[in-house]
Amino acid sequence: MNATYAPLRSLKSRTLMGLLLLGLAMVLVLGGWHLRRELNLQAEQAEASQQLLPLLYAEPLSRAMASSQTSAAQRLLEAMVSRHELQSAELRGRDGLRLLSGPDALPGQDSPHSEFALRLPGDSEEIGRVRVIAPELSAWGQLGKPSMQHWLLQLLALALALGLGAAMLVDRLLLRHLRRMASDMERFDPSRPPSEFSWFDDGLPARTPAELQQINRAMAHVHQSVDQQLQRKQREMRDLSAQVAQQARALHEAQAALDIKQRELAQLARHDKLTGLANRREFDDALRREFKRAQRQQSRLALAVLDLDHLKAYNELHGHDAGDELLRRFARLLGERFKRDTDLVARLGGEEFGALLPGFDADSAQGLLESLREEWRRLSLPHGASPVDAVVTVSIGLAAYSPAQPYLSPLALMQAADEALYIAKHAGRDRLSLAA
Ligand SMILES: Nc1nc2c(ncn2[C@@H]2O[C@H](COP(=O)(O)OP(=O)(O)OP(=O)(O)O)[C@@H](O)[C@H]2O)c(=O)[nH]1
Repeated sequence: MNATYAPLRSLKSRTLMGLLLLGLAMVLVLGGWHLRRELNLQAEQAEASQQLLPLLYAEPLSRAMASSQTSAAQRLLEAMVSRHELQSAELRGRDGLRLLSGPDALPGQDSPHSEFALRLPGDSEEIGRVRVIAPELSAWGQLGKPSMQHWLLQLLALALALGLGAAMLVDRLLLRHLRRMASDMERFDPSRPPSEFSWFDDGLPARTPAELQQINRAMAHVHQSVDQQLQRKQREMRDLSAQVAQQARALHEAQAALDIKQRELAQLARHDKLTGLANRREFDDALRREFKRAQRQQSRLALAVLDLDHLKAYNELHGHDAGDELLRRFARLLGERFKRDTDLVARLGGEEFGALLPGFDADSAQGLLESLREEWRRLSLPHGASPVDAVVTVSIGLAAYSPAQPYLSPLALMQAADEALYIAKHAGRDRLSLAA
């Protein structure tokens, strides 16, 4: 059982209790010693007093007996008992007289007593004998005396005062520092600086006991090394966080660059670099999609293939860069003329372009494309090798899907437009040919 009586858990209460018990033990020892001394003293006094009795009383008692003054002898006997604090006294005369002072029944012959003989002066004959019983000397009787009680109370008070004084001294010199250190250890927090605790350099008063100062130094050492480790870890954490933030920024930038590249790639994958129009791949996908829709919805879909005339000769005459610019210029015109959400114009390759016009039948598409062709020619872009007014022209092949003329596949529609273009080229260029 480790349970300790609650009020005695603290060092302070234990010290106080220890000092109190020590005081009580001191009272008992000193009291016992004093009692014994008193008893010895009284025994000596009683003995001395009894030795005086024959000298003081033998003669007066003998005279009183000789003159048969019994009452005077009785008074003398009582005076002797009371003055010398005897327990009792008995006078026995040779003639059978018996006087008694004190309790009626005297203790037997074996009890501690003293006797002296009564003789008349000048006569050796004994006329009687006095037996004296001394007062019983007991420790209990001594304790009952007010002087003894007073002395004991004083001793007790002194012991208590000394105990309390010693407890306060111990508390001031030792326990106070221990309490302070204990409270600091209880709220010890390595993230707080050592200066907030008693083990900081100036934390303890100079008069603190050396052993406590040693514990203090040990705690300060522990705290400082924990503090240093903590600060090192915090620095490492900060560095790590900065590195992570830097990496995150770099990652973010790389991700943004990647997104741009991906968008560029997607653009490149589906658009022509020179003109910015959709490329062949995008055009083919749109053609498949729109062809299925036209089939499903029984709607119309016009497809035109547009091919600049004599570009090879233009390049040779005006330079490849000028040829590029011509292609870009024609792409812009296409974009401007076909700008419905559903229209799609694309560069199919080289000098060949495509226009996908959902909802258009052959006639309406033909009208639009004819006006485009004429506008292109009216731009009068010089072409030194062109047989048509020495300006740049374009040939167009047109095919249109409709419920009345249902092509079987997107490929078939495309081939029809290509064939129509072929016919336009061979018919002299700068014209539109409609697939049969
Ligand atoms: N400048 C330039 N020329 C290109 C480009 N792509 C193709 N060409 C040229 O276009 C010319 C096409 O030549 P051909 O197929 O003979 O056609 P054409 O000379 O236009 O004659 P027709 O189409 O029969 O009227 C070639 O000389 C190609 O080099 C391009 O991106 N830029």
